[in-house]
Amino acid sequence: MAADTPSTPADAGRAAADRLLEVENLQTVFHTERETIRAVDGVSFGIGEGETLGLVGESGSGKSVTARSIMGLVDDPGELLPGSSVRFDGRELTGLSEKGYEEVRGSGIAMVFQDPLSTLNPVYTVGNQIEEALELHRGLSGIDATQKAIELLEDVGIPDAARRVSEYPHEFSGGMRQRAVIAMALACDPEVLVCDEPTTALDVTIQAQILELLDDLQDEHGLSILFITHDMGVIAEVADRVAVMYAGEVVEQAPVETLYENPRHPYTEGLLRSIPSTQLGADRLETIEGEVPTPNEPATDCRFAPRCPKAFDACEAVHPVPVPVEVGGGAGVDAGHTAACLLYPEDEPEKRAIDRHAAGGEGGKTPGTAGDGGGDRR
Ligand SMILES: Nc1ncnc2c1ncn2[C@@H]1O[C@H](COP(=O)(O)OP(=O)(O)OP(=O)(O)O)[C@@H](O)[C@H]1O
Ligand code: NI
Repeated sequence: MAADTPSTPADAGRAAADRLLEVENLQTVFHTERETIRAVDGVSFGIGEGETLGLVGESGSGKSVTARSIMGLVDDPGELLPGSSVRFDGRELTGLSEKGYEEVRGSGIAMVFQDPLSTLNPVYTVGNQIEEALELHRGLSGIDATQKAIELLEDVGIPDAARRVSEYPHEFSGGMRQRAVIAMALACDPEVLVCDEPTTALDVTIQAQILELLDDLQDEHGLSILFITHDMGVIAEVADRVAVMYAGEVVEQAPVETLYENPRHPYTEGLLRSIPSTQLGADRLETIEGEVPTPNEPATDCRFAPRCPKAFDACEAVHPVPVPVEVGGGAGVDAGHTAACLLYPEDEPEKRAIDRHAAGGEGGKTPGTAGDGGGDRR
C-alpha cells in the first residue's frame, strides 16, 4: 500500500464526512448513436462504517452501473455527468485518473461480481491470483504471499486451504470460487466491499453460506458493504438499510425493518408483494406488470407512473424527488425514511407536497442540479 495521502486540507473534509462512502447526485450516462441513456440519474446514498446498504431493483434499473461508477469502471461510451459526487473517507473520487482509481481499488474499495469466473483467470492457480493481489497491494512476495493467501482462503472458509491454494479455478465448485474471489477482494484489505449480485448464480444453500460468510467478514474486518441484488428476500437477510432503485433513480430509502414493515413507495410495495415467500402467506407470486423504462431524457414526470396503481394526474407532470415520508423526517420508525413519490410527505397538504417535489425537494437537493430536471410542470 503505497500511501501518498496528502496531509492537507483534505483531512478537514474527512472529519466532516459522517459516512465512509457518500454518493451524491450520481448521474451516469451512455452515449449511443441514437440517444443518451441515463442509466443512473441523480442517485444519492451513504454507507457508514460497518454498515450494509442493500441496493435493490428490477433488471435494468441501474444498480450495476451505480457500482461501476463508484469503482471508476465506467468506460466509453459512458460518462459521469458534472455534479456527480462519490466521496470515500471524505475524498472526492470522481475525476480521479485511472491510476488514482487503481489505488482506491487496491486499498479502499473492492468489488465482487456475480460471476466468479469473470474475475478468476482460468490459466493461473487460485493461489497465484491471490498472491498477485497481495504483491500489488501489500508488497508481499514469495513464501510470505503464499502463506497469506492460504490464510485468506481459510478466512473465507475454504477447507484444506494449504492444498487448494495450488488448484485452478475449474477445480473449485461455484460456491468455492466465489469464496476465492472474496479472498482476492480481501487481499487488498478494503474498507468497503461492493458486491454486485454475488450469490445470484449460486443455489440457495450455497447462497446462504456466502451471505453468512460476508456477515462474519463484516464483523471481523468492520467492512462497509454495498450489496446489490434484485432479490428482496436476500436484502432482508443482509442489509441494515435499503435503497430501492427504479429507472436510474432511488425511489425509496429506509432502514431494513422499516422498509419491510412500512414500505411507502408503490414500487417498493409491488416488489415486496413479488417475494415468493411462505412467510408472507402468499401462495402465488405477484409481479408488477410492465417493464422498467430506459430513460433517455431528464425526468419531467414519475417514471413509475405508467405502472403505478396509485398514480394520479400530477404524476405525469411533476418529477418526484426523495423527500421524508413525514415532514421533519419522521420520528421513531420513520426516521431516515425517504420516498420519491408525490404522495409524500404524507402529512403535508397534497398541493404543498407536489410543490416541494417540483422545486426539487426544497433545498434538499444538491447544487449542480438546479438548472433543469425538476420543473416544467405542464
Ligand atoms: N455499456 C453500456 N452501454 C449502453 N447502455 C448501458 C451500458 N451499460 C449499462 N447500460 C444500460 O444502463 C441501464 C442500467 O443497467 P444496469 O446494468 O445498471 O442494470 P441493473 O440494475 O444492474 O440490472 P440487472 O439486475 O439486470 O443486473 C440499462 O438500461 C442498460 O441497458
Ligand atoms: Ni446488474
